[in-house]
Amino acid sequence: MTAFLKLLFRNRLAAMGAVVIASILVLAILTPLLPLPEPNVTNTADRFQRPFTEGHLLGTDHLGRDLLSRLLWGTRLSLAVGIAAAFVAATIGSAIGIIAGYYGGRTDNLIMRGVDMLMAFPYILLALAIVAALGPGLLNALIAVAAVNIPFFARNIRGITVSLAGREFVDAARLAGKGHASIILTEVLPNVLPVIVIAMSTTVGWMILETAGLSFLGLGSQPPQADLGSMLGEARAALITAPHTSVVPGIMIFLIVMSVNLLGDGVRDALDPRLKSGALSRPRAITQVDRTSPAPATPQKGVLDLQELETQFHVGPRVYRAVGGVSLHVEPGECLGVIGESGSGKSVTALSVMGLVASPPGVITGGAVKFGGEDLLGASYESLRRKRGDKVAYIFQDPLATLHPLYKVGDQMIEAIQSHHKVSKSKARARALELFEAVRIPNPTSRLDNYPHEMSGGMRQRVGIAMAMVNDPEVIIADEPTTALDVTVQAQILALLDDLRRERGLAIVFITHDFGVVAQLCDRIAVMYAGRIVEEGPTAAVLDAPAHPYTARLIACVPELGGGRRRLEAIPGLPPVVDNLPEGCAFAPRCAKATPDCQRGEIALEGAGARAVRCIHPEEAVA
Ligand SMILES: Nc1ncnc2c1ncn2[C@@H]1O[C@H](COP(=O)(O)OP(=O)(O)OP(=O)(O)O)[C@@H](O)[C@H]1O
Repeated sequence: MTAFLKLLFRNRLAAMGAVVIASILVLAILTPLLPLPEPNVTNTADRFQRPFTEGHLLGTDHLGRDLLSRLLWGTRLSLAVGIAAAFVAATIGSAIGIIAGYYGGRTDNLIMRGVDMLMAFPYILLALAIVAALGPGLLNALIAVAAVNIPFFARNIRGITVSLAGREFVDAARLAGKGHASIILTEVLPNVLPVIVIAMSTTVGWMILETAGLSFLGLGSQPPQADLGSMLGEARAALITAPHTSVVPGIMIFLIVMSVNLLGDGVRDALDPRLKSGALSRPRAITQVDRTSPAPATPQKGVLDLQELETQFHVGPRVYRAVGGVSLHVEPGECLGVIGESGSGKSVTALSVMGLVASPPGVITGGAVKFGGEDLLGASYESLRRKRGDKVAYIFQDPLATLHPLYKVGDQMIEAIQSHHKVSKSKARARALELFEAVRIPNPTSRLDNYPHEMSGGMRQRVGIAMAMVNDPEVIIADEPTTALDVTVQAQILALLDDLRRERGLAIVFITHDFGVVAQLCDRIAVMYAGRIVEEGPTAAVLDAPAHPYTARLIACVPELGGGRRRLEAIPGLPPVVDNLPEGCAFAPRCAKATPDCQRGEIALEGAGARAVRCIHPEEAVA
């Protein structure tokens, strides 16, 4: 709750809205205790007194009634009716939505067609019709306003419930023997509650306005009782001669609706922090590059050369240094393994190469990515787009997330070919078939016409590899492509990648946290920790004699088949959060060999030949 309030009050407009609406609410609650004249006592001798006349701070209306008193009593009434209508609409609408979405089928059809019928009428006509049928009066206005807003809640909540009802945790509850009512109350409702709160907070202002609208037309509160709408309605005749009688309730309606809406927006943002981090905004087609220092002028090494790459995430006032000066290169036909714990920055490094980190919140703040003699970080979008998938291709961990679920895999391959090369569809299909054979997909011709969901995980990953190979790239960046697969399929996929790089001279950057995979496939490895390379060198040399204590501890965590019973040494502590990195070596707080020197100043990546280590107390001397 405190975290929610903190987030809410960080948004200045929402905080302003909260202060204004809270003051109005306090005033409305305290109205009966305030020394105010009776709101409904007429005194025609004092009609249309201007504001600031003695005894009448805001003046009087056409019957000489005190405007301040009527305003406060009217505000009390308007707020009560608006908020009550919002609660009624939210409760009934959400219940309808949850039932329709959860049960689906005919129940859903029947309920939603009824809701559609309600929505087919303009809302104000519907409200007028309801009040006409029930008779004028504030309670009937409340019923009308709530009724016209029920479809809004029902539709919203039904959509969310439909997607929840098919989720695994709901299936699990059903299989565990829970009844429908219990599943709805304990599994579905807690998940839709934040959405209901958000929908309510953004519509309550609207409902206050609708109630005021009905009262303005004489269908809501009845004389002499005042609410803000009826005060406006009564003041209409004197709009020119005594404008203050309209302005006073008008300003109050404006303040209430404006502050409720600002607060509602703030509540929505605070309940869904993804909105603040920019995750729900449409990212740019290319990562924002905002280098704080000039790009390194070092000549390119290998086919792809990352030089001092720095990538950060700017989320509100926080800066997450996901990649803090990474230098890596890969030669043609070579496989470079990038290894490290979850969150060490491997994926962000890989995605930065082709400008694929979502901006906002991602920003590349330094370094260079050299490919074909060009710095990709300074390249135009068009030049990067031409290279993406053509010269540098990616294979991701979960092909189901990257393949379009509604298109056949063959058509997606054809699209990938045709977006880079002007070839006919039949030629592109022949190429796709050739690749399916190369990645050893059985029955390749019929498989081309499969949808992604019709294939197994291993098969889909082969499609991912074929898709990456489609334009004969020079570099493939594979981000944990075998993590989700069983060991036999994993071995086949690794063998396949190995063949492809030997046959075609492909350079592979292989991201993983699996030392077994690295040992099988990679020529060299780079170990990452907290966004930096802490050790690099030829695979066998690093695995046999790790120099950085972190690499040594990582290797000690790997169980060995046939190695007998031994204690697995987990690394104590947790990796640091990258918005608050310690000075010096980021691993020092978890390292048994750390001395006070480790937590001072910059520690360089130093070494001889292909081996290098960023440590002042290495396990093995590499120089
Ligand atoms: N949108 C974001 N906003 C803030 N921080 C982020 C965002 N995306 C990633 N990060 C941070 O960047 C760091 C690097 O993440 P990255 O995904 O590269 O790790 P990884 O080593 O690939 O981990 P994994 O093996 O789990 O994929 C992490 O600390 C992560 O919390």
